[in-house]
Amino acid sequence: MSFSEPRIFAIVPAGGVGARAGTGQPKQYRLLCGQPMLRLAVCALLADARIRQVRVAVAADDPHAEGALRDLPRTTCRPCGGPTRAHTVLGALHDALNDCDGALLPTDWVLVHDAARPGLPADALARLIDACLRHDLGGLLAEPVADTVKRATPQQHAGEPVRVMQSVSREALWLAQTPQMFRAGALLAALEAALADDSAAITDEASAMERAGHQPLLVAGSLLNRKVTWPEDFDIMERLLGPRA
Ligand SMILES: Nc1ccn([C@@H]2O[C@H](COP(=O)(O)OP(=O)(O)OP(=O)(O)O)[C@@H](O)[C@H]2O)c(=O)n1
Ligand SMILES: C[C@](O)(CO)[C@H](O)COP(=O)(O)O
Repeated sequence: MSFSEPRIFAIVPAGGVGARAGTGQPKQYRLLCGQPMLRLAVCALLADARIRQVRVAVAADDPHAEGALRDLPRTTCRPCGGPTRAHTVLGALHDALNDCDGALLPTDWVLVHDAARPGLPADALARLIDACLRHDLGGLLAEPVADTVKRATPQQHAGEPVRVMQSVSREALWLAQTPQMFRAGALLAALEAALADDSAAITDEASAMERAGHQPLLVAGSLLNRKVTWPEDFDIMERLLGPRA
């Protein structure tokens, strides 16, 4: 049995366009408190010294990444962007596992973290890493649902009002955040199988692991770790980051 230190890496998928955010450029490059959102998300990961390297996966023709990440330690940028978030993560895993530096081994841990979550607090990140290492199971940050949950009726026509079809019990429901932490080899196999099956349903790493029969750990996240998705999220996030950035 080996008692060597666990090796922990991070992948930041940053190959999206930010269509819902309504910005002219990919949202990960919008400035928040004077810094690109992507840089803030990477810095949040670098705050934990246990993360050996952060690998940022961007679109092949991305002209902004190098400037946004300039001078950050332990950070590399790779042209691995794919058509969906899951394809980008899979591309980044292949890239890291095939890296001639031998950067990533199948047994290494990988944390996958959205470029669109710049507010990840250090204590939440440490909680996730500690829990996954302690149980030797992968897991994710998440928040229990606090509001009443409604399922909407299907819309027959554009412009039709959206109505409630039914209320859904919130008991045992959690909202998934990132980072999500798994062993690189297991995550690669799970993503490959899941994407071959139904790529639309794979909106996070845990979904792929669940399909492969695993039960990822749910670790308490933070409301500060919200995802910047809609136009109004930039102002909200700037206010949340204000005292820290
Ligand atoms: N093909 C894609 C799509 C998304 N992402 C990344 O996945 C994260 C979460 O995705 P999301 O918030 O949906 O970002 P976008 O896809 O850019 O936004 P939208 O869906 O509104 O276009 C972001 O860091 C985004 O850059 C990615 O790497 N590759
Ligand atoms: C991974 C994620 O942030 C967990 O909540 C989320 O699923 C990303 O979803 P999106 O469709 O890429 O916005």
